[in-house]
Amino acid sequence: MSVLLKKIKINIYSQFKRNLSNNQYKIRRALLYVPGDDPKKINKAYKLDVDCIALDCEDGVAANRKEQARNTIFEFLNNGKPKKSREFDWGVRINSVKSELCQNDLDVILTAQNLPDTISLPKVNDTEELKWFSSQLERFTALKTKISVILFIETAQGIMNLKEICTTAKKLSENRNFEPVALVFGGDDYLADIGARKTDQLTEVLYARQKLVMMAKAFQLQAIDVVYIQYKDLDGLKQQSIEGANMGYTGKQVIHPDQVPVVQEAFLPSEKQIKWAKDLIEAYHKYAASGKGAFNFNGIMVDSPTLKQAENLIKFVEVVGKDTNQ
Ligand SMILES: CC(C)(COP(=O)(O)OP(=O)(O)OC[C@H]1O[C@@H](n2cnc3c(N)ncnc32)[C@H](O)[C@@H]1OP(=O)(O)O)[C@@H](O)C(=O)NCCC(=O)NCCSC(=O)C[C@](C)(O)C(=O)O
Ligand SMILES: [Mg+2]
Repeated sequence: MSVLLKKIKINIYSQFKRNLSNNQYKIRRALLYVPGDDPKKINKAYKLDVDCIALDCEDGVAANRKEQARNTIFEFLNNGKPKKSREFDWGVRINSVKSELCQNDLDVILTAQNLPDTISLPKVNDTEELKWFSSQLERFTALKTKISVILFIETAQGIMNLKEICTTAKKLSENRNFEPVALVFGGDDYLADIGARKTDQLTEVLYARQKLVMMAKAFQLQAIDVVYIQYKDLDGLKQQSIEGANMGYTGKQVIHPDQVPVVQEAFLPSEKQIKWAKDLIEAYHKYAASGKGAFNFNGIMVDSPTLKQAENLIKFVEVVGKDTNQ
């Protein structure tokens, strides 16, 4: 961790401690998919410094390998969460409700000796699917603690029904054994669903990409951005990651080990941004004490929305520092 980051951690920690402890924020900058039928890749993923792993039963696994995938994941779950130098999210992506594989996946995954931290539920279209999923979870009465759930929105129906999906997820979680923690934008499936043609700028999915991040924030969920499938092009990945971070996304899906450090770095604010935020917060409180709500800060007008942006940035740095020792 840099000297500046350490200093900020000491100065700002107490200020935000209350907010952070309320929702047990877990950092999810890179969400790495690992095909569930491939033990070699799972072992490799266990050795990586990655925020979030999703052992995959869904699209990373061929249709004739589904059973192999869930049985392999079952064995890895039974062996326990691997020890790493820092906390990470140990998750499983099951198949969608509509696929009719979902129940079989849950029957296997949720009867393992150790449960994953998180279940990723792909292709959520409407609240009925969510209710069905929730009732399936209820069958596992051994679930003593709430399991975290990541909801994938990757169809036109899902984007259209997003507000109702988030409302229902929050409502159901009040007295059920799961907790929605994030929304994922499944850009590739969404493109296919609406019959769009993919461009480098992703203008064809801009509305959905923005709607998802807006809705995530409205419901205090993390927002996880599209996957970058040109996995050998790390410059392009960096550019798209920064774009997602600028839009308000808190993380990005990845498919290859080489993508992990690029994405995790891109979702960290730069030292320049951290200094800007720290100076702005100090200046804001100085001006506020003298009765000024808006003031000139290095040539720009600053008032309370800008303060909130600076506070968001510092809060994020604080959480990253706590979870990753960076
Ligand atoms: C792209 C592929 C085929 C290139 O596979 P490769 O074997 O040619 O790669 P490599 O460069 O040779 O691999 C180097 C090393 O990394 C390992 N490795 C490689 N990948 C992984 C991985 N993911 N996790 C852990 N380890 C991995 C690999 O085993 C090898 O290990 P080694 O050096 O020890 O021999 C391969 O990386 C892969 O299978 N990735 C995962 C693909 C996947 O899960 N796709 C589905 C998720 S995206 C999605 O669902 C869409 C979305 C969101 O739903 C929507 O937008 O709609
Ligand atoms: Mg998908």
